[in-house]
Amino acid sequence: MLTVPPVSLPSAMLFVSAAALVDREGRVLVQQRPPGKPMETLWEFPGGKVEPGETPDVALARELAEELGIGVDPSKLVPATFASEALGERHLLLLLYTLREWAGVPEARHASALRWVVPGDLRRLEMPPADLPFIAILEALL
Ligand SMILES: Nc1nc2c([nH]c(=O)n2[C@H]2C[C@H](O)[C@@H](COP(=O)(O)OP(=O)(O)OP(=O)(O)O)O2)c(=O)[nH]1
Repeated sequence: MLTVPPVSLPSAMLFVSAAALVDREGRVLVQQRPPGKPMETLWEFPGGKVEPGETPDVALARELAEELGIGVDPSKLVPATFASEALGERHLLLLLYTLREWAGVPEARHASALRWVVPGDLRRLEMPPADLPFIAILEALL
């Protein structure tokens, strides 16, 4: 008989969508999480939690407007990959999109800093554990 190993179930799921904005030179935008937030100072892709009643792409367009001050058409967000992993008591489902078209110039409205980097150079930055597999995927994709 097939036995399934026991798993400890999370208390809640955390749905987050994030975007790798890609510029004409193939660089991606990362932002530094500000002091006082969990995972402070780590470099992440702009984005945030999907709120009740939102689809992941609509939530991401809202987050990009709030965090970077740019206008995004949700239909221009292209699904790239995802991460699924434990985050304390909860379980994080992190959806990563790529985005090549937006209106305006990104500015750090919530983050400590912004940086444009080629995907290979993301390895030099400290990123949340869930993001680490994204680096090789972006290198292959862009
Ligand atoms: N935006 C973003 N969040 C990430 C990444 N990698 C990663 O593990 N996360 C985690 C960190 C947080 O636990 C969660 C995002 O939550 P958050 O608190 O930053 O989102 P939010 O913008 O909705 O923030 P807030 O309104 O609660 O302040 O996802 C990433 O690349 N980008």
